[in-house]
Parts: sequence; C-alpha cells; structure tokens
Amino acid sequence: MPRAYMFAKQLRSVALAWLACSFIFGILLALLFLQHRDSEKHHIQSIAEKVHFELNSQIKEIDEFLNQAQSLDVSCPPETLFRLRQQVFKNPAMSEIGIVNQKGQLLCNSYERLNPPIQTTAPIKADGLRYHGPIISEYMEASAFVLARTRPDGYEINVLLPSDWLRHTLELEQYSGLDFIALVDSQTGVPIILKGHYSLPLNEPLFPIKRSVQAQGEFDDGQGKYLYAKPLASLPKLAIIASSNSLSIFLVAPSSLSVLAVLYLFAWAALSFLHHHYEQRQLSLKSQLKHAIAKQQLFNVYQPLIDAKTQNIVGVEVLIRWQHPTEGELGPAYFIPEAERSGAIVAISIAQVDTALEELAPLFTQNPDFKVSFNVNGQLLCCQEYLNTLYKAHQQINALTIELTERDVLSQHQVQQTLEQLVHQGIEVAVDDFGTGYCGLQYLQSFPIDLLKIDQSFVASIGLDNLQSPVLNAVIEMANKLDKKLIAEGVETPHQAAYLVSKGVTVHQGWCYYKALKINALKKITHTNTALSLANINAA
Ligand SMILES: Nc1nc2c(ncn2[C@@H]2O[C@@H]3COP(=O)(O)O[C@H]4[C@@H](O)[C@H](n5cnc6c(=O)[nH]c(N)nc65)O[C@@H]4COP(=O)(O)O[C@H]3[C@H]2O)c(=O)[nH]1
Repeated sequence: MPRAYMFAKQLRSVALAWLACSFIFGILLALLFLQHRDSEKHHIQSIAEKVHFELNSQIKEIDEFLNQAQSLDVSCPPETLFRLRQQVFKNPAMSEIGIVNQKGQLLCNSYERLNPPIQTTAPIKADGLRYHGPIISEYMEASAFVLARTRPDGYEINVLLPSDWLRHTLELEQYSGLDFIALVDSQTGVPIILKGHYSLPLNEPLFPIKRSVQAQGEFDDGQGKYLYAKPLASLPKLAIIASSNSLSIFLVAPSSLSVLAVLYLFAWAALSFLHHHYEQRQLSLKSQLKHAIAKQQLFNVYQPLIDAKTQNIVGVEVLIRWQHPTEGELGPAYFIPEAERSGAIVAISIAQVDTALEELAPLFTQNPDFKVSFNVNGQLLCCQEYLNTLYKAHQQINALTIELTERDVLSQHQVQQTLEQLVHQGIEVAVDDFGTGYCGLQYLQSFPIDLLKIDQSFVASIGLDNLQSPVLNAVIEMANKLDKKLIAEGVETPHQAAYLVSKGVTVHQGWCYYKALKINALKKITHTNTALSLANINAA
C-alpha cells in the first residue's frame, strides 16, 4: 500500500477523532461551565444570606432596646443617663445613645445632659424604626450610622453604630473572593458598610430594591457580574448586596480545565488509534477475503431440513464458513458484511452455488425432490451473472429455494420483477427470519412469496412467558390464512418440536435434529436416513 495513501488514512482518522472529541468535550465543557456558574451563584447567595441573618438579629436586638426606651424620662435625670450608659456597656455595637426632642434637638446622650440642647437633625416627623447615615461621628472621627425610633410623645431615641465595628462583627473581611459585599440604602443604593469595590449605578433597574433579587450583567456596564440583594426583614430600607468577581463566576477552575484537557487529548489519541485500527482491520479483512476466495478457503456447510412427522431429511439450507489459516473456522457474521460492502459477495455466492451443485449431486439421484435453500440478498438479485447461475443450478436442483430477509424483499423496486421471473422458472422464494423485520405484511400479498421461515426468537419463546410467545401463534395463523408454507428455524428441544407439530408446522431446522454439517457428514446421515425411511415404508 503506498505510503502517501496510508498517511492520508491516518490523517483522516486523526481528523475524525478530533471532530468527535471536540463535539463531546464541547458539550462537557458547557456542562462544567453551567455547573460551576450555578455553584458560584449559590455560594454568593449563601454568603449574603448569612450576613443578612446576622445583621438582622443585631438590629432586632437594638430595636428591642429602642422599644423599651419608650418609658425613659426625657428630662434626662441621672437614672435615665445611668440606663443609657448601662446599655452602651452591655451592647458594644452601640457607641452612643441619644434622646432628641420633636424639634430635632439632642437633649442628652449616654455621656451627658446637654444644656442647652444641640440641634442635630431636622424636626422629627417620621414614625417607627428608621436609620440616618452614613454620618461621620465627631468623637470617633469615623463613619457611622444611626438607628432611631420615635416615641408616641414625638421624642426620638437613637443609637449610633460605628460602621467599622459592624464590619468587624459581621466578619466581612473573610469574603475575599467577592467583588464586594455591602449594606446599602435600598432606595438610593448608597453603601453604608462596604467590603470590596462597589460599582453599582444608583438607579434602575436595581434601585430601589423592594424584595430579594438576583441579577446578572444588567447592572454593571455589561461585565457579566452576578449579584444577590436582599432587604433586611427588620428594616427594609437597608439591604445586603453581594456581588461576584466576574472572573470567578465565568472561569472554571484551572484544575478542572487541566483534567478536562488531559482527558480530551487522551480520548482524541485513543479514538484516532481505534478508528485507524478499525479501518486497517477492514482493509486487511477485504484483502484477506480476496485471498480466501482465490485460495478456496470458503466452504459450504449444510443444515438439514427435517420433516418432523417422518423424521426424514427433506432438504438442506446451504450456509457458508471460512477456514481461516490462523483464526480457524469462522462463521458468516465475521465476513459476510464486509463481502457485501466490497461486492465480493457476488463471486462468493456464485462459487457457493457451483460447489453445492457438485457436492450434493449424489443426493439428487437418491431423491430428485431434495430441497436446497440458498441465502440471497438484494445485491445478488440485481446481478444477472448470479441469477444465471441460479437458473443453471435449477436444471439439476428441482426444489431450489432462495431465502431473503424482509428488508431485502423490499429493498428495491426491481426486486419484485426479478422474484416473479425466478418463481416463473420454478424457483421457490422464502422470507428468512420472518417476523423480525417490522415491515408490515402487505408485501406478502404483492410479492410472489411461497414460504416463510419463522425466526428462531419466536421458536425459542415456546413454553416461556415472554413478549414473543403470542406472536408465534399469530404468525402461524396468518401464514395459514395466506396459504404460505412454513419452516421453523432454530428448533432446539423436543418440546419446541412437538408444539410446532401440534400447530401444523412440520418442517423443522435446528440443533434438536442437526447442526450445519460438512458435506461428508451430510452424506453419511442422508444415507442412513434414506435407509431408515425405506425401512419405515416397508414396515408400513
Ligand atoms: N442458536 C441456534 N442457531 C441455529 C439453530 N439452527 C440453525 N442455527 C443457525 O441459524 C442460522 C440460520 O441461518 P439464517 O437465518 O439464514 O442466517 C444466516 C444468513 O443470514 C447468513 N449466512 C449464512 N451463510 C450465508 C451465505 O452463504 N450467504 C449469505 N448471503 N448469507 C449467509 O448468516 C446467518 C447466520 O448463519 P450461521 O451462523 O450459519 O447460523 C445459521 C445456523 O447455524 C439452532 O437450533 N439454534
């Protein structure tokens, strides 16, 4: 074989394997990416939920105090100052507590009573729990925010919370894989506590945040980041937002990618090798088959057809074998498909008919109606040389049958014409493996078919409770209605044989009687069989 040709074949295998691997691994990569993206989203969401839960509990605790403080004396006597200081010591999140009158003047705080009061905010109008901020606390010189509640008498109790302290207790520093995590004003989007790079545009579609949201790419100049935002249950004007680092959500971990890349290369190499190996094998099978035909390594075996009532051999099915020089005797499944692909089936089948004629000749003198059946496919029916061989054989074999599968019968339009010619010449047409072709049954009426060979699978179902069991009886019934002859294939047990006879199917083929035999073995048994049948006749 020329080297360039071999090289081109190898290259083709590599390219085909590459295409197949790229397709499969493309899908795998997409799945891996989706799985990674989902788990990253889940990770971000669970961080936001955790921080949300902790902050919510802290605010609830502070609000409990603000509610209790409704009863404090707003003229700020020493007992009130004591209560305020005590609370600041108890809860380190609070750095200062103040009492403000309706005009927005601070009357006292946890440090002192202010005389005169200091104007700290606009006159108090709002109700319920609320926050102000972020503000810069004069004492701490750091950012803070204020939680406040208005009493029924219009006075306000408020608490100053330093942002750094909250950031610390919420342990925001540990979330380094995120783009940012923040406590923000749900209306305006202004961050109050922040860890990371806050880059959200402070308008729609994200703000104002009314309920939990997940968003991707629509809020951050299209960089494809993912964020999860959730307003605090205790104070919905504040929300927690966590956002991904866009790289971490889109990039699958390099370790997974390297594993995938190694698998990809391995699969590519293995597939290239297997494909090339398969092609080589096919190629060598083709040339070996050529050699086998030339060296006459193919030979016929004959499986007897038995009349189950008399136990007489009434004919044979001709089957092929290959005496391979190194592999031993090979069955047709090993080489018939390749012979059909390469067209060698024509030469093989012509030689088979010629050999059968020669080998079986003595049997025709004993019994001129000895049945001989050949396996034929659609390709052979289109070959005039093969048909001529059949016609020639028919001059010696009175009862010549060809077996076709349902698929072959229906394969080409011209098959019907050929079959009609064959039948016209007196050659019988049988459908092999009948019942397995799923072809519908109309063709039985339009094609000149005389004989149906019941497939082994139906025979094997006799006595068993399986799906095939009812089909056998239906096949037999239908054949009787259409006036077709029947042969049962694959009869392996006396029980199957008896059942078939009870249903009127009397011609059997199968290991219950004989396996396929070489010519000498066949001659021996037909000799005895004839003697036996003569003895039977004489006895009768
Ligand atoms: N388990 C079991 N098997 C049994 C029994 N009785 C017979 N068989 C096997 O069933 C197959 C019957 O042949 P097929 O249906 O025409 O099916 C044939 C036929 O389609 C094809 N074939 C065989 N010889 C030729 C040939 O010369 N030319 C062509 N074109 N095809 C052939 O190969 C197929 C297989 O042939 P084989 O391997 O010889 O296998 C044969 C035979 O050995 C039994 O009781 N139990």
